Amino acid sequence: MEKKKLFIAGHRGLVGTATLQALSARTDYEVLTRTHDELDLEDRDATRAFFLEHRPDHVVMCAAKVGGILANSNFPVDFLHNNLRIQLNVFDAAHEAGIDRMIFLGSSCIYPRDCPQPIKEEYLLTGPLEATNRPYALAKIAGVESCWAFNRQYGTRYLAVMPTNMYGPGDNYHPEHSHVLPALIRRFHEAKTKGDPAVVVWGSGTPRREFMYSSDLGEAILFLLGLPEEKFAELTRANATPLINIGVGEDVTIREVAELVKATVGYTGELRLDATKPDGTPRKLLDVGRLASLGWKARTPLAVGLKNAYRDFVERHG
Ligand SMILES: NC(=O)C1=CN([C@@H]2O[C@H](COP(=O)(O)OP(=O)(O)OC[C@H]3O[C@@H](n4cnc5c(N)ncnc54)[C@H](OP(=O)(O)O)[C@@H]3O)[C@@H](O)[C@H]2O)C=CC1
Ligand SMILES: C[C@H]1O[C@H](OP(=O)(O)OP(=O)(O)OC[C@H]2O[C@@H](n3cnc4c(=O)[nH]c(N)nc43)[C@H](O)[C@@H]2O)[C@@H](O)[C@@H](O)C1=O
Repeated sequence: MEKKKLFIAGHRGLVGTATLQALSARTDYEVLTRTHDELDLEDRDATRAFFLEHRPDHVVMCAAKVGGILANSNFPVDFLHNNLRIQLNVFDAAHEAGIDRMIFLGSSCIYPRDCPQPIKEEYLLTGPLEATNRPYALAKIAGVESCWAFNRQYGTRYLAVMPTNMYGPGDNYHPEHSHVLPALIRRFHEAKTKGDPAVVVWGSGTPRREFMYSSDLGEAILFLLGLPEEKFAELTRANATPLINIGVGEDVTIREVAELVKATVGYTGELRLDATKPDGTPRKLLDVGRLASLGWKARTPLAVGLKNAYRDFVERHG
């Protein structure tokens, strides 16, 4: 069987690493990767030249400017403009190079802040966005629209997937700019190591989040990419938004997840909430019915994924 050429953009990030890992047992793909230093996807000419030279069959688009609630608030220009530039360059170059299937990674923050729960794909653009990540969400919504526009105008098969909040090996553990789980893993670990009496958790502790282990997302991406022709064509047909949620179907409060991280790390001090920090969206639980109907379901329980993530943190940074 002839191998398909698959370009994973952003292969060293959390999601790209998991996608590569899921691919490790596969022999039907020749995988193409470039680090940010080797190929800056904000560079239009370099991106075009790369696609025209290598002409991948499939693309998984994980490269993006990504960060937690505070990074999104502090760097709105970067989250909007860097992402828009990367997306414009990749979509245009992919189309010019005639790639067959593309999976574009969006995020659950594209949905309105006060959506009915769980959030169905059709709720997109039915209400105002959450202020703390509006620039990033707008860039991602533009990416969804690019998938659809190319499918309508040129008959391409570009699919936008909307994962919930992710965590796992190789995460960004920056103390302020990361997402909540890697931030708390670091903070509880450092407090345990130093013997600090208390650990601060941002916000009121009441927002709810749905957390998915990154290797599950890597598998979901490959599952979708490998769907039979008629199913992939149905998801990317011209008369419907080519959008599918990826999640686990249940959520927890930030306080609950902080308690779970505390127990996983083995920290015995106090947990303090800092209400001066933003809460962000009150709740964003995805409806994963569309993905389930195709035959895919997440399998890593939060407690198991957190143990693995903590082990990874200790190996890399402990
Ligand atoms: N993490 C999460 O909780 C969620 C993530 N997503 C989405 O999944 C995708 C991947 O996220 P995640 O893996 O967490 O992000 P990471 O920050 O872990 O990784 C992003 C990757 O993109 C690369 N990159 C960034 N800018 C450029 C550029 N200009 N040119 C080339 N490469 C670039 C980075 O390369 P380098 O490391 O070399 O800088 C890195 O490999 C994103 O689209 C994100 O929106 C969606 C929902 C939740
Ligand atoms: C994936 C998703 O990620 C971001 O949105 P978010 O879901 O709000 O993500 P977050 O992980 O940063 O916060 C979740 C909750 O957790 C609370 N929280 C407590 N303590 C810490 C803490 O120490 N760090 C962080 N970051 N949050 C903390 C925090 O106050 C908030 O209530 C956007 O990038 C968005 O665009 C996006 O797509």
